[in-house]
Amino acid sequence: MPSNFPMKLPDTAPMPHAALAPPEESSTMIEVENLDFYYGQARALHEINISIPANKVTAFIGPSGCGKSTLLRCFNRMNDLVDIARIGKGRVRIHGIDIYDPDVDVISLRRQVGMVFQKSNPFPKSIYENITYGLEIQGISDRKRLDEVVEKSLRGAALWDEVKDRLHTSGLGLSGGQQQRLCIARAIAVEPSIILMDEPCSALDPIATSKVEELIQQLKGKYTIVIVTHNMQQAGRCSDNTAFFYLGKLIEFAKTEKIFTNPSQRQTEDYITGRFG
Ligand SMILES: Nc1ncnc2c1ncn2[C@@H]1O[C@H](COP(=O)(O)OP(=O)(O)OP(=O)(O)O)[C@@H](O)[C@H]1O
Repeated sequence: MPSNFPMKLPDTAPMPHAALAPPEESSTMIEVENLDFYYGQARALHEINISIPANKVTAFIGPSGCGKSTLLRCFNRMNDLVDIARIGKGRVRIHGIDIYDPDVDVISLRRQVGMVFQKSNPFPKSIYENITYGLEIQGISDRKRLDEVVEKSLRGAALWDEVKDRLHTSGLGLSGGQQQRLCIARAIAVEPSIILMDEPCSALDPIATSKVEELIQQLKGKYTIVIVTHNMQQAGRCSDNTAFFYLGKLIEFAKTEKIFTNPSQRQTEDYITGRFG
């Protein structure tokens, strides 16, 4: 077991046990095994088994309170920040490494597993500084290198053309959709392997939403993306695989097309056809 979470994850991972995975997927990035999760006495996740493939978009869907965000936050240990939160049993492995092992460096982990939230949260700093912040914390101060990362990250987040002439103005001066893309640029600046997105478009208008969705399409292949969404159309448009959760349980995980056209479980069908939720 490494004393630090590795800075760069390899591209593929073995599957040491049979977890619920969509067929024909060979490489696993995130593997959850028999995970129970509690807030105080209340069990929020029940025996979750899922293998999330590398370099694909995986959508988490399900009615409010079913545990989607809780599971997402287990992947970069954001739940550590909640006093009453705890794992009851089970494992979360990222590229085969148990990320709850006491030897894992949580800061390194969060650098590898970036997160974009429901409400965009740029720092009250310039566009440029929003991107360079994470690098400066790593001790990178070379101006030329920082300039390169800023341009590359903003291009990667499909924002460069809109902001290249105002890099030193406040990130808070951007529109809501631009701010969300700035947050995505900030996430990719530190070169994560995984990007977690918790309802990233719920505060955006349809045009800004479609830009972020296009961006998600462009980013996949390079990053493993897990997106929580309440928007069925968005899950259908953006994701390769979809996991449906209900009352803290993973009901079904399959190719998105199958979930939306021919789900195996009655509860999945009832949810996607709008019978509940
Ligand atoms: N910080 C917390 N303290 C106590 N209980 C919590 C906390 N966060 C979530 N829960 C509870 O855990 C359960 C799962 O919540 P979670 O936010 O993961 O669901 P969700 O599917 O993401 O919901 P939504 O779609 O409404 O965001 C819910 O019963 C919720 O009330």
